[in-house]
Amino acid sequence: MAVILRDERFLVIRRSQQVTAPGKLCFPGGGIEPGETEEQTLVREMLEELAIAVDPVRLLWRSTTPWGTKLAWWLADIPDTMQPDPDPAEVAEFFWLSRLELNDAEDLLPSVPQFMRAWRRGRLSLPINW
Ligand SMILES: Nc1nc2c([nH]c(=O)n2[C@H]2C[C@H](O)[C@@H](COP(=O)(O)OP(=O)(O)OP(=O)(O)O)O2)c(=O)[nH]1
Repeated sequence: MAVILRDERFLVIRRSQQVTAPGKLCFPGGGIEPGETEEQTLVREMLEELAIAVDPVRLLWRSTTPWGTKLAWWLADIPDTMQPDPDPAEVAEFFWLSRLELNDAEDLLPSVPQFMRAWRRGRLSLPINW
């Protein structure tokens, strides 16, 4: 998953109706393909989903979903002027949400509140304060 911050807001997507967990809000990201590093996956998925060129910065955290999918949470940078252009097959819309907006959002994949909780408890650090 890519954790992308701009002006203390998180880049969050609404999943399209054509993918698993349709309509849910989550961080952009996707599955690793054979032979890829996690950084390469991050760069490819952000180009595919949002047409943005990201620069992976560092691994923030790892978690596992109740259905056994392993998630790697990467901090990533994008150029200041770059605007996401979603592929509607994968991403219905995107938002820049503040920490509080993200906390209060409905329709989140359960991994997102877990990530926020880990941040609040100091299990991972971000370039902004809780
Ligand atoms: N993108 C994304 N996926 C998440 C998050 N939290 C979470 O549990 N997931 C799960 C849902 C899926 O099981 C898996 C990634 O799904 P995906 O649908 O985005 O990836 P993908 O394009 O490679 O599709 P798939 O074939 O792996 O389902 O991770 C999150 O914040 N963002």
